[in-house]
Order: sequence, then C-alpha cells, then structure tokens
Amino acid sequence: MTMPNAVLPQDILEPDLLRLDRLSRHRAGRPAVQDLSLTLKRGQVLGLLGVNGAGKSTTLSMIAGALRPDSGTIALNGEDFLEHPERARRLIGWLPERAPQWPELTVGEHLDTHGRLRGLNGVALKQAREAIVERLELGPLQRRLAGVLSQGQRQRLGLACALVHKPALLVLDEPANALDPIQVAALRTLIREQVSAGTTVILSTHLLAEVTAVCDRVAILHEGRLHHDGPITDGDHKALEQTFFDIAMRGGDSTPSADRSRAA
Ligand SMILES: Nc1ncnc2c1ncn2[C@@H]1O[C@H](COP(=O)(O)OP(=O)(O)OP(=O)(O)O)[C@@H](O)[C@H]1O
Repeated sequence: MTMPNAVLPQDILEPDLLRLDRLSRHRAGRPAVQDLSLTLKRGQVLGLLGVNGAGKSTTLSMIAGALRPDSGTIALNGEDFLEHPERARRLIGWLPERAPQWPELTVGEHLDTHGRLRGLNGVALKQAREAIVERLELGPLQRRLAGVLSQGQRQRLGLACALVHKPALLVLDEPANALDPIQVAALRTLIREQVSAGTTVILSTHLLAEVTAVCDRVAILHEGRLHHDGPITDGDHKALEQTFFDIAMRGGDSTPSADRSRAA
C-alpha cells in the first residue's frame, strides 16, 4: 500500500526543499562538518556517502534539528530551520543512526508519541498509526516493549516512527543497519514507494551499493567536507566507485566540490 504524503500538499512545498549553506560543526574539539553547502530539490533521493567518521551522522543530525550547527544556515521549505524548529520537525521524518527508543514503552506507544510530537492526535493519529503498522508489518509487535526487540525489529520501529506523520523530507541515517537481506530489499521498496508518493529523501551510508540501489544523486563527504556531488546514472557505477575510492584513499586531497555544479 502506498501512503500519500505529506503534512503539506505538494504544491506548497518549495522546489528547493532543503538548503544547507556553509554548515560547520565541531565535535569533541575537532571539525566534524566543514563549510557544507548543498541544495536538495523536492522529490530527489540523495545518498550521503562517506567512510566511517566522514561527518554523515553529524550532518543528518543538524538537518533533523538534533544538533545545532556552529555556523551556517539550514532552510527547509524556504524557512530558516533554526528560527522555526517546530514547523520544520513536522516536515521531517528522521531515523537516527541509533534509533533512540525508550525500552519501557511498547511499539504502539512509540508510534503514538512520535505522531503526537509531530502534531497528530485523535482520529488522524489512530489512522496514521494503523497505516504504518500495517505497512511495516508491526502488528504482532504492537504491544511488545521496545527494550526486548531484536536489532532488526528496532530498526523497523525506528523507520515507522520516522514515517508515521508522512513527512515531506525523510532523513535516514544508515537505514540498512542490522537488517537482513530480505529486509534490505523491503527497505528499498519502501523508499521507492515513499519517493513515488512525493517524499524527498536523504540517506547516509558507507556502502556505494546502498546509494546506487535507490538514489538519483550522490554527495561524498570526507573529513567533514563535500568532495563530490552529482547525479547517478545507469552505467556510471564503476566510475563512481573509483571516485569514492580515490576520495577515501587520498584522505581528502581531491579538489573539494569539483563536481558540485553537476548536481540538481
Ligand atoms: N557524540 C560524539 N561526541 C564526540 N565526537 C563525535 C560524536 N559523534 C561523532 N563524533 C566525531 O565527529 C566526527 C564525524 O562523525 P560522524 O558520526 O558524523 O561520522 P559518520 O560519517 O556518520 O561516521 P560512521 O559512518 O562511522 O557513523 C568523527 O570524528 C567522530 O569521532
């Protein structure tokens, strides 16, 4: 079942749904993200690719409003995110790298809590919960405590929490983590469904195959900087693999943002 999105009708979403302008953030006294600018067009599926520690989670946490940038701006649907965080959160569904689940709450209670935090209540909340439970086959788990779920089940709950309010922008941090191959295939189907319903997606991974399977654009981060940003085309995967390898091996010595203008 394809769930129509979104909180806002498509025609009042800006063509440039997300704009990051010169974002920087230090962590533990070291630069984790440096001078990052990119624009995500409505309907795009962007893969944020990078080796461990490249700055992917830091970037996505800033986009989701969980971390404040040291400098730079984030505009979501044309509005300054930092000035209107409540409105922005309703537009975003976020699956963090380690989904912060409350062990003493059930699966159903998680979905209700996430839905309420994003403005749903009453019949709308009930319908939204039922739809996502059905789509992610969480019915048998609804009364189970999150603390006793397997890792893969927790990841599915995290996805359901990210999707319950039908966000316009879906932010997925390493969404295939802990999923078995069947669930990875199901995840890809789910992402494609979301895109067909009008959702814009940004996902992070250190695996090129995850990007080429579902994304139409890739941005490669290394040591917190953007080193490549371009479309993904069929037959291009070998070249992209080489680009990723070069960036990772050269330790970021390639020319940052050389391909930025090819994007979008
Ligand atoms: N909670 C934290 N406290 C201090 N430093 C952190 C924290 N989280 C990340 N960092 C540091 O910030 C930098 C970027 O990390 P980040 O988690 O954003 O990278 P990543 O690309 O998501 O890596 P991975 O693929 O391993 O998850 C790294 O140097 C990391 O050590």
